[in-house]
Amino acid sequence: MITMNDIVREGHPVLTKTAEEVQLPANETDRNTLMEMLQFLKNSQDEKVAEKYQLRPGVGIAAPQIGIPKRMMAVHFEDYEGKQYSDGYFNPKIISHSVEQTYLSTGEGCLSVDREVPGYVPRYARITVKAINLNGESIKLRLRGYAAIVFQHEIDHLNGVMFYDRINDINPFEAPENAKPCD
Ligand SMILES: CNC(=O)c1cccc(C)c1Nc1nc(N2CCN(c3ccccc3Cl)CC2)nc(N2CSC[C@H]2C(=O)NC)n1
Ligand code: NI
Repeated sequence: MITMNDIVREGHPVLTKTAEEVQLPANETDRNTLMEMLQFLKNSQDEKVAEKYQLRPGVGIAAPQIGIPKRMMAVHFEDYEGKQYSDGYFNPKIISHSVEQTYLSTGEGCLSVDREVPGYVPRYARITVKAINLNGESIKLRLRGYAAIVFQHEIDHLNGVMFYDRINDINPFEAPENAKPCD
């Protein structure tokens, strides 16, 4: 099982590299890894399991965060409209996005960052993502709000981008251009 010991922290070069495409159809090893990443998120949100194994709660995780430079990510959360997202994805790609931006008014946290980095993280308000899911199906997701933010945060990890790279250095709490907060 994945625990916090497996989570790579900022400063490790794997977090600032571009991850490699996964060879499809995914082999046993990559499928097992992605299933373990999804299970980690579920465990991290289960009070008892998280307490027992001292897991930090997360709603998304990308393979580079466990030291694997492959384009794989998993999500497990319910958005503000109660829509559930719980799956693993191979080679996710943002194929289109809105001009309009959004951000979490509370800022973002990251399992690989053991400190608070205050500030708004500008994200596209709406994105369309193509990926192969854990069942091997080619899927297209149209995402907005919290779901769009989570997917962009995790896809950034596949491109070596950390959330704080996007915070305005001069004024971290300056509302980004044509952006509305998502929460
Ligand atoms: C600095 N202020 C903040 O972090 C921050 C502060 C307040 C609110 C938000 C909303 C913030 N922001 C933020 N909160 C989250 N969680 C909220 C709590 N939750 C959770 C916690 C407990 C049980 C179950 C669950 Cl579900 C886990 C997820 N997650 C992310 N991110 C950024 S996108 C990827 C995602 C991620 O999984 N990070 C580890 N950001
Ligand atoms: Ni992160």
